[in-house]
Amino acid sequence: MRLVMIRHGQSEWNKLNLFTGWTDVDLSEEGVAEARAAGKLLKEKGFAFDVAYTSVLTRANHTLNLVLAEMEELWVPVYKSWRLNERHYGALQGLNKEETAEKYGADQVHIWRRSYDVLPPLLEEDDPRQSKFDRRYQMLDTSTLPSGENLKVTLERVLPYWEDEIAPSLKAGKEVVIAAHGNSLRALAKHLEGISDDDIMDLEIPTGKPLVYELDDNFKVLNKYYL
Ligand SMILES: O=C(O)[C@@H](CO)OP(=O)(O)O
Repeated sequence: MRLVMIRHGQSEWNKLNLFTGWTDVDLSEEGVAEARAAGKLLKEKGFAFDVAYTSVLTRANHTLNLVLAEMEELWVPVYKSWRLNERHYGALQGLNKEETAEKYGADQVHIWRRSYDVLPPLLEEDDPRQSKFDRRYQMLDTSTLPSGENLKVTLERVLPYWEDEIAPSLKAGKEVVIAAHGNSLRALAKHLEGISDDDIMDLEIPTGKPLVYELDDNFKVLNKYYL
């Protein structure tokens, strides 16, 4: 079974070094170019997708569209879920990462960014940035939407989507692409590769680079490489 993961290309807020999370920013010009280059490379290397999965955030949706357009595969069925969203960065969303490190210390910011189970400061209930005010989440039970997530919580909400939707597609022999985010993909990589809570701190997934997993029938990773 072959699975391709792709982190969206550089976003406007990656460029500005801002905590992004569920904030719906689009790709930067460089991000658009990265996504196109990824699609071109996938096509050159003979990849051909049967089904695609992405989040409900524009930067990942846009990346997937650009990849599929380059591959001349815009017809491929695309399924979107909030479960593949970036981890919710709570009240840190919109703050500059460097300025936050100056204010709270680099160690604290590193813990917020990379620890497995420390939550970021949460959004207040009535904060206008709460997802319950966003139309795209209205079909969900809005009381269960996060106000801030660590990687552990992110993995717990990614996993049911993996088990119920993505893994069965792979089992059915489909070639699958997932266009998502730094931390939702780190969560999935942790699960697939059995990475420990400590070691996951060091895993960085670059923007716009297709990451290929070859899996056996029991989802054991046989091979992993970047294109
Ligand atoms: O800001 C974010 O949402 C993420 C991804 O860009 O940042 P981090 O590198 O801290 O996981």
